[in-house]
Amino acid sequence: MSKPASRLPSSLVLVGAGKMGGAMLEGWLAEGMPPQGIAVIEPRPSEEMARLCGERGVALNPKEPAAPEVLVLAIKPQMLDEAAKDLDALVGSGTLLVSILAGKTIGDLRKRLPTARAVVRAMPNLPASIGRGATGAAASSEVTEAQRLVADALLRSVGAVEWLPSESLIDAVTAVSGSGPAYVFHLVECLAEAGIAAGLPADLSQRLARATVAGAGELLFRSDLSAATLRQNVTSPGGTTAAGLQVLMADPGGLKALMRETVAAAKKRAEELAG
Ligand SMILES: NC(=O)C1=CN([C@@H]2O[C@H](COP(=O)(O)OP(=O)(O)OC[C@H]3O[C@@H](n4cnc5c(N)ncnc54)[C@H](OP(=O)(O)O)[C@@H]3O)[C@@H](O)[C@H]2O)C=CC1
Ligand SMILES: O=C(O)[C@@H]1CCC=N1
Repeated sequence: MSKPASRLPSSLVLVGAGKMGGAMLEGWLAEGMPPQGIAVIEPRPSEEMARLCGERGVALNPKEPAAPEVLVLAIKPQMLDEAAKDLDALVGSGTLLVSILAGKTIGDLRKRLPTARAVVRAMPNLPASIGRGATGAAASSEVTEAQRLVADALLRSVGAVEWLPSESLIDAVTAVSGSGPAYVFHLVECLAEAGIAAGLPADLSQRLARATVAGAGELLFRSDLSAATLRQNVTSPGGTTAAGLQVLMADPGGLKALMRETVAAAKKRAEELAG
């Protein structure tokens, strides 16, 4: 028997078209998913979302978008109880539920949407909005290989996908790659402030910090070299980088310990959002 092929679904309902839902929708459309197969449920759509749906022919808040092949949940975890009241009616026995909600476990989702059997819990990140996301995903035992490939195609349309051997890893994934872009953006803020303290005009320092992190990220993306090797390539013996890194890499008190605490705090918060 031939293996099932990776493919986008023929019908999909997206619940929550905010930052992440909107980014995924754009990715699916860019991948060529037929807009008439997509319905969006979003009580207060942004003007941009309403325009996108109107222009592309995606149904926005249709009356009866029942039993799609895939239902994607992209609301805030805190909204789940409120939203779930109306959602189980949309789910068919063959519907694959894909959730990107931080913290909410497959068990939590099943409790709210008891008709859903096959569930994929995924954690993408904001660079999905430019097709450069990183997603970790785990599937419940009811998910067939064909359904897993459909979820893979949906998630891969906005970036790289890592299938996890166990759902138990997903809170750590959330803390590293889900929240990670915010740590990097904060690094830009800190580098710019440090530049101002070192005497640069504010706007120049901000431009330099932003371009530096963007360029370093692009280099990481394009290069086969490890982050450690790339770091060493910047660091001339006895030079300026070595002097700076001596502070940043101090043990104790350096970035390593701070990052460990940062990730631990984010993971703990993901665990608290369960239930
Ligand atoms: N932002 C990120 O970087 C990432 C977020 N996530 C996860 O993605 C999910 C969405 O996050 P994000 O996109 O940032 O949040 P947003 O607030 O941007 O999007 C959520 C959207 O859902 C809408 N909404 C609220 N209630 C309902 C409902 N009952 N039915 C349908 N839609 C509803 C909200 O409308 P309104 O605002 O009017 O209430 C909003 O537009 C979260 O669970 C988060 O954990 C995962 C990875 C990365
Ligand atoms: O901050 C949050 O809870 C979500 C999940 C990962 C990124 N944003």
